[in-house]
Amino acid sequence: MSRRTDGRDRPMTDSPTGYAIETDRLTKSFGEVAVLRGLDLRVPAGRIFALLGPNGAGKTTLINILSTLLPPDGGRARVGGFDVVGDRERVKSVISLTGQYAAVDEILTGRENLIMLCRLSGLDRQQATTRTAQLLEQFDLVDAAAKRAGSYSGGMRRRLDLALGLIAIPSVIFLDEPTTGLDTRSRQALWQVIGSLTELGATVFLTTQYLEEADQLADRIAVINDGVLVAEGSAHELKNRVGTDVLELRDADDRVITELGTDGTADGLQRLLAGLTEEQRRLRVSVRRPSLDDVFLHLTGQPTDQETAA
Ligand SMILES: Nc1ncnc2c1ncn2[C@@H]1O[C@H](COP(=O)(O)OP(=O)(O)OP(=O)(O)O)[C@@H](O)[C@H]1O
Repeated sequence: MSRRTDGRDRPMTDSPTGYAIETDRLTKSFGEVAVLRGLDLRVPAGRIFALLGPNGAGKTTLINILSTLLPPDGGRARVGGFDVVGDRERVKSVISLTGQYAAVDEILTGRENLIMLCRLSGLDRQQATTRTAQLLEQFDLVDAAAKRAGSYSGGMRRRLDLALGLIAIPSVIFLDEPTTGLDTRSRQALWQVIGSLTELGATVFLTTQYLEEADQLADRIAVINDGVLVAEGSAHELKNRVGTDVLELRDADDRVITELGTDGTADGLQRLLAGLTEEQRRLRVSVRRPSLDDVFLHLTGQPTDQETAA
């Protein structure tokens, strides 16, 4: 990989195979617990890729292996064309793992944080000023630039953290649950920023517990369960795999009381409606396409955290 450090060049994300990330029968256990059990994954370069899976499926373990923080037990993994074990230093030079490599200094302002890390990354004063201005603009931090980072809200802090991780424009950006704990508005602001990262040529690999996040952001989505890949595709492709539409019955307060699978044809609906109880027939009826929540349930046999909470 070659890259200028003045922040204007686009990184070369492609490995010889065209994938930014490739794993081949990857395994990892903690004691008796086999977390990854032969995981095969291909992540195309320059795209946003979301990894979904139930709690404990091994998502963080996979990110830790791909970002060289944890060695795998078996199999292979390549990031930016480099082997995570044999070429560890080169992998580290092409990735950004926000929240780990870039520490926000609370005493400094947002601008000072960025300038400092730019200088530590080898940019001269003029380059550091230019790159800082670009990042403040890109991450919607211009108004907050002169305020101490310690006074930032959760969303602003997350954006500053992300900006600090992108000073050198990495090839592959790992985001482990980037918007967990943020309110809806901050989450949407961060989605805009994440959505723009591929414009720089980077590949974004994110895990999320919000299926809406994957639906909105990701070009490709992989679902892992029990340490193996159970599905991979665009949101549209995954929804089609569920195979059925969903008939919803709602009460007067618009709460969903019952969901029933249907082929969506007039005949199918007629059969379904004929089988409703007296009580169900008083409810409001609508038909929708499957959501990613339905996909998740279909593939893993478990509802999402959000659905469980609801
Ligand atoms: N260092 C460790 N030592 C022992 N067990 C571990 C370690 N790290 C993770 N595990 C176990 O490995 C399994 C997978 O954990 P991991 O954090 O990768 O899952 P996850 O998919 O990221 O889950 P979540 O969505 O809850 O964050 C869990 O059962 C976890 O308890």
